[in-house]
Amino acid sequence: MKAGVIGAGAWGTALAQLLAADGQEVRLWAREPDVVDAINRDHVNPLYLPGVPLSASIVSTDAMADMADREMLLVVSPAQHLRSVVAQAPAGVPLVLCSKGIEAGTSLLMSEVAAQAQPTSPIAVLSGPTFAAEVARGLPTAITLACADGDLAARIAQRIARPAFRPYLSDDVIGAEIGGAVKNVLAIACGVTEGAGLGLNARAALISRGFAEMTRFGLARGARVETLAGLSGLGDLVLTCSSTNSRNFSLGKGLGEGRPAAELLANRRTVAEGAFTAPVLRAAARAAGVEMPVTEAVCALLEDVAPLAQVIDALLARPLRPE
Ligand SMILES: NC(=O)C1=CN([C@@H]2O[C@H](COP(=O)(O)OP(=O)(O)OC[C@H]3O[C@@H](n4cnc5c(N)ncnc54)[C@H](O)[C@@H]3O)[C@@H](O)[C@H]2O)C=CC1
Ligand SMILES: O=C(CO)COP(=O)(O)O
Repeated sequence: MKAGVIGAGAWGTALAQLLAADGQEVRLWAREPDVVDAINRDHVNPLYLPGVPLSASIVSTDAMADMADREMLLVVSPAQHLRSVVAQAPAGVPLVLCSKGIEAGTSLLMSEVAAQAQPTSPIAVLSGPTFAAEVARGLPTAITLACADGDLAARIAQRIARPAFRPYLSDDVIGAEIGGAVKNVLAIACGVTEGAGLGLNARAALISRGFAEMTRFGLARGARVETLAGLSGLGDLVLTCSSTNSRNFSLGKGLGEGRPAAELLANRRTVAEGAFTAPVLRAAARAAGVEMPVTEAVCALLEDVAPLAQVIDALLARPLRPE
């Protein structure tokens, strides 16, 4: 399948590098002319994936018309911009959605947004524990590829699989998306434990209780529990809650150190999706009658409505309950 990648941030660039590993041409759409030039001239993306020499088979463009002959398009924009970039994409081409989030204003998952923006395009979701820099370096990685159409999933899997990049197939598109969206919010909470020096017990508690939240929300939206317990859910939760290589964890660490959210979020070039997903997730959970106390706590910190100590105390003081 002739492949195109829409979005040349860290993850889009790493995925283009992966797809180009067998020498096939990969088209990479970037918004920034500087990024297009650097990739085509020097085979690097210093803005978003510095230090990684890129394959000469990657051809970058800022013209969406150059994607017209592609047989599959990986969409790797920030979640809040997915609707606008998908609307510009050629119609009818299979879309592999790689963004992690929930759309503000509509509470729609990315597959639902893409279905509205390009109603004739088949949709798959690629999501899992995948730090871009590690994938770009060829380090071993496994990921969930979810698609309702098993034949299409198999063809996409053949195209993206590499000796060190292993897709696992699923037909639970919603489940794969919910894991990726919710884990970003929980990673902020785990970062807070690091920044505030709350210890590793607290982080493990947040991962476990956060996973319970993810599961409750996912089941309410029709996800399957085994998807949530797989690579795109628990797998990505564990990765993103473990290190400052995660932008979401780092944001939480800053909050835990007492820095205001507005300062941490101002003038960011790279995206910390959890900051956008958290309020949308809270609203969707409340509307569905699903309790998500960790998500509520993250929102309180992002909105700066209560001091850190009070937010932590409130979480710990919740009524005792069965696990
Ligand atoms: N970086 C990673 O390791 C991974 C990222 N993802 C997901 O991939 C998505 C993209 O993230 P990254 O590649 O890390 O981005 P990034 O943080 O490296 O770069 C920001 C991206 O946002 C784009 N952008 C900024 N304003 C825009 C606008 N108005 N319209 C369209 N695009 C705009 C920039 O062109 C750039 O491509 C996110 O949803 C993220 O959660 C998923 C897996 C791994
Ligand atoms: O989604 C990711 C890894 O799977 C990247 O996480 P961050 O966006 O928090 O850096």
